[in-house]
Amino acid sequence: MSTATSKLRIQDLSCQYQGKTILDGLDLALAENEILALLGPSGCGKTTLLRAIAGLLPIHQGDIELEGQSLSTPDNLVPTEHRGVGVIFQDYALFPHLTVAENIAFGLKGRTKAEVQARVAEMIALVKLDDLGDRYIHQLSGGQQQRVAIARALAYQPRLLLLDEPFSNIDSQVRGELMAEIRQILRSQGVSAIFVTHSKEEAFAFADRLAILHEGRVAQSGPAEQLYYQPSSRFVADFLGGGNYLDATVATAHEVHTPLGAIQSASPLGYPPQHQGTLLLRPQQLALEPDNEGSGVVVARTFAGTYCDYQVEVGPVALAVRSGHIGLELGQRVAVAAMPHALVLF
Ligand SMILES: Nc1ncnc2c1ncn2[C@@H]1O[C@H](COP(=O)(O)OP(=O)(O)OP(=O)(O)O)[C@@H](O)[C@H]1O
Repeated sequence: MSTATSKLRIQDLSCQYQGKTILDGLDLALAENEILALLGPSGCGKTTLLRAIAGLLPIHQGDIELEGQSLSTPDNLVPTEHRGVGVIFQDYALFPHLTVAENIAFGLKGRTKAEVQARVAEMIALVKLDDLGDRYIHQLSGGQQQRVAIARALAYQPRLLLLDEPFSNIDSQVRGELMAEIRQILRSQGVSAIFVTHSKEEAFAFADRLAILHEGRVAQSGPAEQLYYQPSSRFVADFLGGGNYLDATVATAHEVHTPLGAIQSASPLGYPPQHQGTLLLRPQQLALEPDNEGSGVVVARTFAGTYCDYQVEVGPVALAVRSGHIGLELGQRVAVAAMPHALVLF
């Protein structure tokens, strides 16, 4: 992403807790109106990064800039309340002794009473809590509390919204709907946002772009499809989903030799002939056909409605295959082929 269009720009950021380096030379940019998901294993530093952006944590190295203004350097820390950054934590941090309307009004300092009332009413309508303005927080469901947290954060028009696992306390029955609605609200308000999640499904559904954190840096960032189908490392590939890894030798710019035979790539492999690597094949990138002469045997199957997850053995190689052929039985001989796509080789 060009720095000229960046809303937020983080360069070479390092952060420590008690001398232990958590973020280590991290670079990240966020575009105007973009929603970015931060993903990574537990303890990799996702919350630490949000805290650094919010100004809740000093930085040891690098620079955090919002709309061209430097917010954090090792020598200068703009106070949290002067950053124009809204933060929604996992527990929403709402005030239980205040009503919905009072919670939303809380951050609206320096305005007339009429202005505050108008803004609160606007926010209550935006998050569809129309008749609940006078309720106390403990009288609301988790999803409703989440709406109040969003309304409170958006009320003072932050330049950037940070959300730390915003959906983890929401019942899975309503989570998808609430995510779609909040995404729509952020879009309609033109808000740029970064949210932390453990769930790749949430990241896929809610974000425009994902950034995967590993060892204190961004291992890879990009749209979900790009990271899923063109991961730049085995770490990213594994983190985003299951895959088969086959020994492969490059034959030509578009062909590798594997235990499944020769496989063609839809785009150049980028390695010279004879290069030896590991080929990633996602379970849905393999096709099965019943074939009594086929090289594979179905050894396990899990029915999932519109598809089946199979374990298939081809000689010594065990493969996970997701197939729309739901009727294949245990012991069935099958032909196994890679579907045409741009191969990923590590
Ligand atoms: N206040 C603190 N003092 C010392 N170490 C801390 C502190 N907060 C976090 N850490 C450590 O920093 C590392 C990163 O923590 P952080 O909370 O940023 O990870 P995370 O990716 O958000 O994890 P999770 O997914 O489990 O929430 C962890 O090893 C954690 O133990």
